[in-house]
Amino acid sequence: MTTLTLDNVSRWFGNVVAVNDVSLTVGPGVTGLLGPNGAGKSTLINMMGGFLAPSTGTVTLDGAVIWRNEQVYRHIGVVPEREAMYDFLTGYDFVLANAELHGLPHPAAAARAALSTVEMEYAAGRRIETYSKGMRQRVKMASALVHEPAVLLLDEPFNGMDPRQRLQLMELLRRMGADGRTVLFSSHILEEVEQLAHHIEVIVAGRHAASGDFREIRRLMTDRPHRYLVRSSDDRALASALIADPSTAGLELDLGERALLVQAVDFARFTQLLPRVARENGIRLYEVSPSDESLESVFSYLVAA
Ligand SMILES: Nc1ncnc2c1ncn2[C@@H]1O[C@H](COP(=O)(O)OP(=O)(O)OP(=O)(O)O)[C@@H](O)[C@H]1O
Repeated sequence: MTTLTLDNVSRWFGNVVAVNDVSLTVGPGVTGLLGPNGAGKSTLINMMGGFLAPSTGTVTLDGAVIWRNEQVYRHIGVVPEREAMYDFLTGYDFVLANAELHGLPHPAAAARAALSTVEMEYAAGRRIETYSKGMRQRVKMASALVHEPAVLLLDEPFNGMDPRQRLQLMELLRRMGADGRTVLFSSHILEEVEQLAHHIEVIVAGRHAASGDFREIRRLMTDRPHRYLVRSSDDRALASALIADPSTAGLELDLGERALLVQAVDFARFTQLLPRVARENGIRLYEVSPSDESLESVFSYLVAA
């Protein structure tokens, strides 16, 4: 079982619409679920993992409805974002408990194998309260993997990891994706998703905003209108020279800031135009800085597109 399908899925909590009419399909390999904080990623993962019922729409695995379907739960592993664990247990006991919960025929062997997959055998006998953040993350992984699920869902798995732990986890997820498992992880960091995911789904404000490989998502992000703040020796002259070109969609003189705010619709053309126009008109450029590079503004553009 490997293909997760969401059909017109919404989920609300009282008046808050956390997920708004999302339809998407996630197949084998590594998929990144990208979106700013509060976009609805955890809610989506909880619905895919069978922890939460959709308010409307259906979430299925190879056609079988996930919610309250024990048969399907056997094929899914979830690594939640929250930190809380049973700290007084050893790593081994924690993983073993999940093996027993799944009714595995050889729970002890399964727990040991899962701990070895995440390279945690060496600390398996220690209590979780003595673990670092990265070790906790790995034990959560082992627990999610103990029944060898075909689908692995991870909520912000790289949060709080150091670079070495990050690389190790990326390697492990890559391997699982290459083995033909369906691996989906959420993140609010584009670079993280780009490095690992062969496919990206973008969620913003509960809505499905974009879908594609990292090149397509990058292109969507760089093709959007860019806003720049420009300071020069003659902002007025620069403004009148720039506005004549179709790559410039809007200009605003900010007298207080003593700067020019430029909206560029053709990113590549504008970056060549600006220095040329300045040179031809004898204007000196003191500062050119993007004024809307926050991830949030990139995301809002994608939603509006
Ligand atoms: N149990 C709940 N009760 C009320 N509101 C909720 C509940 N769970 C989520 N929400 C709301 O739904 C929206 C989406 O939350 P969600 O946790 O799914 O987003 P997220 O993309 O995972 O964000 P983050 O990365 O910050 O966890 C938010 O506005 C959140 O406050």
